[in-house]
Amino acid sequence: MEMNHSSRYCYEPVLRWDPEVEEYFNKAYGPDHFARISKALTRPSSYSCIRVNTVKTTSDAVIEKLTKILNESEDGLMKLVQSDGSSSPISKCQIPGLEYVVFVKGSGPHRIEYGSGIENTPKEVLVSRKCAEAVLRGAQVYVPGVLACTAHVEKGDAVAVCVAMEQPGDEGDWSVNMTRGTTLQVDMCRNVIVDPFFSERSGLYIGMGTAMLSRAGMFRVLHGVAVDLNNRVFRLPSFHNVLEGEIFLQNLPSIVAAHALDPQKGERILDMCAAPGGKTTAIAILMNDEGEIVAADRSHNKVLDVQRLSAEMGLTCITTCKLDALKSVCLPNTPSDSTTSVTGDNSCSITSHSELSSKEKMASDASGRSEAEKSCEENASTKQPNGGDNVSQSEIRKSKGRLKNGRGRTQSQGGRAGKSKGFPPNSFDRVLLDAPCSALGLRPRLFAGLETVISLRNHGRYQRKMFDQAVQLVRVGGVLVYSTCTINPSENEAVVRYALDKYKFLSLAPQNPRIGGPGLVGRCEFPDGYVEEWLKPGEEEMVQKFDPSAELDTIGFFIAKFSVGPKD
Ligand SMILES: C[S@@+](CC[C@H](N)C(=O)[O-])C[C@H]1O[C@@H](n2cnc3c(N)ncnc32)[C@H](O)[C@@H]1O
Repeated sequence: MEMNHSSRYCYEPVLRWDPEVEEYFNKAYGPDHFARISKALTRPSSYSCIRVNTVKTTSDAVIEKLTKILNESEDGLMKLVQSDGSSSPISKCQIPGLEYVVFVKGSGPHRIEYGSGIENTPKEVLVSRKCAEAVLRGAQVYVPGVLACTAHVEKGDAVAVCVAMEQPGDEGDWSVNMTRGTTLQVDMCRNVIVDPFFSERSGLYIGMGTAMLSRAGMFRVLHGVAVDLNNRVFRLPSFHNVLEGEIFLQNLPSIVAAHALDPQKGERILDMCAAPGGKTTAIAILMNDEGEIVAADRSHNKVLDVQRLSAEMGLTCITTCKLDALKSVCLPNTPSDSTTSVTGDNSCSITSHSELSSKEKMASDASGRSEAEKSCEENASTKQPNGGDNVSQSEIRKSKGRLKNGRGRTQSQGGRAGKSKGFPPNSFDRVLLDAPCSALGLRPRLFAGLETVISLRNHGRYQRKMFDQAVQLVRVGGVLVYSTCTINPSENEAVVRYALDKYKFLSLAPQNPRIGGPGLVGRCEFPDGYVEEWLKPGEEEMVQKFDPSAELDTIGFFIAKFSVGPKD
């Protein structure tokens, strides 16, 4: 195939969707609007959003430090992000209440001349789609992301970087049709690149860089930078390892979700799907680190991430536990209803709610948690040296084993996640359910072909089950916030409809700030007869739907806030 530079070496990706999903989204948003959303998803936001840890510092101090870092950076970061070279790219968020959020403007898409600044035809590196998405957010091209490259690449050579996008197979599957280490063949006489997917991979050129390793090195070593991408389609500084503990890179809607919960000092809050802890730490800061946030997640290692982030940010009101959100409620009087903790000397204390006297039970019901449970959790969170909390007996057995056998993997990582058996009904003032979702709002995204209408519905089913648990854990008069990072109505408006129809004691509550757009009103009938109900007129302005193609230029995100009325 003839090498057509202008169509291959530009950045104009077209997001591929499953045809039925595309039809569904076209119905939901209208074809033009969905086309705009789809295009916006292929690009990063034009700015990095930084949440300042106000427990440790101020946004003014952070702006000063970041300006210095950008100005003094050897990579010329300030020049990299300044599109017009004049005004400072760093500014404080102007939305009332969000002054502790700092924006760093980036620029792009830039047209990168193929082979600009070099004499010969550049050599080429093909990276995986995941690698490219990270690079578009400001990361370097790391070794594991490189799939193929032309022959004879030497360290220091100029290379063009393109994306090896998934292609459809014969059986409805998708693959890159390439094994790592493939040599891209170029017929120099005819100026032809031997890529069977030449045209399918066009429009996916993400920049020019300098090879940091030879071709052999790129496929031999396990980590490190493969290409220093110094001429990029999108220029956004990476704040990896910058001002650790003082700032946290977080999407604006995620920060808004923490505000929607409206946490108050001294309250007891559950973050049901907390890892890596972005919203947990945002909530803790809004509470000025006073009160108790239980940060739960199903994944042990991810719980450790929350512990690490909390420690790095110097936040002490966060306790963590490993807990399946589908089993978050432990009913009083059931034998399994016990909370086990490991004390500082690794002996264990077990409190079973079924062992509580009826007086204690009443007190527990009234306050939401028993003194025994409190002290049990305190033991875990304060005495355990590595910060674990609600710990199961199997964990204790493992821990004893580890003591005998030396340090295990998790210990050497500096922590251990306590396993919780759940919490009694009505035991939290507020609950955040930031549900696992299809993540179809995250950007930049270069491929969306794997989700089907059935898988989209299944996400919604999973979220409804989690919601059923969450709603039981909030006390009467409390607040439940439900959020996702997807544009899929089955996981957003349809879950809200389910919640309001099933739990008559729930009502949508106003959110502050409200900077997202309205939700979708109506219903959708699918060709297979399935009917999905969305919001009713009047409800759309109560939720916040962040549209990636809107002026705010955020990820796609959805937030619904519920007030919990009397439950009987
Ligand atoms: C959207 S992410 C949460 C992001 C987090 N709230 C933050 O702001 O940093 C969803 C999380 O849900 C967790 N998860 C998935 N299924 C779960 C389950 N059944 N119970 C608890 N957590 C679950 C995943 O491990 C993942 O960390």
